[in-house]
Amino acid sequence: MAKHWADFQYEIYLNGMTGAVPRLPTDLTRLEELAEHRLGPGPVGYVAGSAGEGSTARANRAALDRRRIVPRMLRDVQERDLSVEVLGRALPAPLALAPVGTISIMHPDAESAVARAAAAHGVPYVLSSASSTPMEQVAEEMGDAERWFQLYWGKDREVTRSFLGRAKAAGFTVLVVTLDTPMMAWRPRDLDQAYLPFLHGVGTANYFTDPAFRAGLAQPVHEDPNAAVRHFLGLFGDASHTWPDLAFLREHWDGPIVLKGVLHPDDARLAADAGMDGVVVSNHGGRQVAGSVAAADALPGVAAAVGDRLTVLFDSGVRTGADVFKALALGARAVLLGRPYVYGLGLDGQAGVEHVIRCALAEFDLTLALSGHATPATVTADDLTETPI
Ligand SMILES: Cc1cc2nc3c(=O)[nH]c(=O)nc-3n(C[C@H](O)[C@H](O)[C@H](O)COP(=O)(O)O)c2cc1C
Ligand SMILES: O=C(O)C(=O)c1ccccc1
Repeated sequence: MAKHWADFQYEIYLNGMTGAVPRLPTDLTRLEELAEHRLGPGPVGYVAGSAGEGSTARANRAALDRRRIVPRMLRDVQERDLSVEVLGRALPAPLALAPVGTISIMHPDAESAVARAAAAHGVPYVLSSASSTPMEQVAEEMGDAERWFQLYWGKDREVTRSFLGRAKAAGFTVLVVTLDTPMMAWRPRDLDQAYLPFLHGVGTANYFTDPAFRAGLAQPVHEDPNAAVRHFLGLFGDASHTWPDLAFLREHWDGPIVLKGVLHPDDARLAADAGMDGVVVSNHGGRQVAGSVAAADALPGVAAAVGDRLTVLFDSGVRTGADVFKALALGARAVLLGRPYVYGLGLDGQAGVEHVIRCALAEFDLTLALSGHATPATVTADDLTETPI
């Protein structure tokens, strides 16, 4: 019998025979509370926090919760294959780890631990531009495992060009360009604590190691780190970009490009017209536009508009295997998992991230099987019903 992700369930019960229970909860929605309890208020506040009064983050969860799976019976789900092709890459399951910046605030092993955990399970890791570890080091941790690079498309073209060249050379295959964060939104939880990791130089590793970035500094980084941070803050985001500017990225990246943060079907069409390969339907985990549409509510419209032209990915609110299933049913090809793995990292380093990946995929495998599917390919809108709230 083929190995299934669901086998993690038996592994846990078997380990229990010797008295061992999992070090972290297997209900991944419980990680946030545990992290709040065990880790400092600044870092957890930064990760858990969102824009405004938090209604967008809550709406993300509600939009998934409102959709309910309608399981089908007697459809031979004994042997299952969760693998999917995404942007020409063969993935073991429709899951990747979302780009999350500044994660050394959660654990000193930071991106290295996440990279090793992702590589151990063949799950792609989307490395943030605002990584606390240089991209080359992350690449080294991953060997030939699948890795994608997330670009914060800032003001300095030379830095952007340099990042793309470095990412390519380091074996990152897909470029994920985040459009929804040319500036940080109003985030009361961080504002109330006056907590912003970059001001302490966290999340600047790709920049501080970059020749084009350094060329813009009057003094070397180590001689005047504050000036380097100020320079970083000055060029990090650029709110003046428009659709035609994507030609620059298309010209300097010869692999797939995915635009992250697309919620309107017309923006998805513009992405296709601009020669992009995919979109991530995302509201940045509710961290940007307070009051914005829930990502899962935007997903079907985007999938209907461009599903035949672009690869549609999804994030914002995914916490369980059932959520992964629902996102596929709403039109996503694969999902990005965000906060849960960051809490896993904070609570137990690499092992914590592996725990989160294995729980999410075991639960997805079981949800798929128990709903009557042996592969993600057969999941459609017909598998869901919507209950009013
Ligand atoms: C602490 C934190 C940092 C993030 N940093 C980035 C980033 O550097 N680049 C990016 O594109 N998205 C970033 N995101 C957004 C995630 O990629 C993803 O869209 C979001 O976490 C999805 O929401 P969820 O975690 O609630 O499911 C960040 C999210 C969090 C929570
Ligand atoms: O905090 C975020 O949501 C985010 O996207 C970000 C941006 C820059 C650096 C680190 C994280």
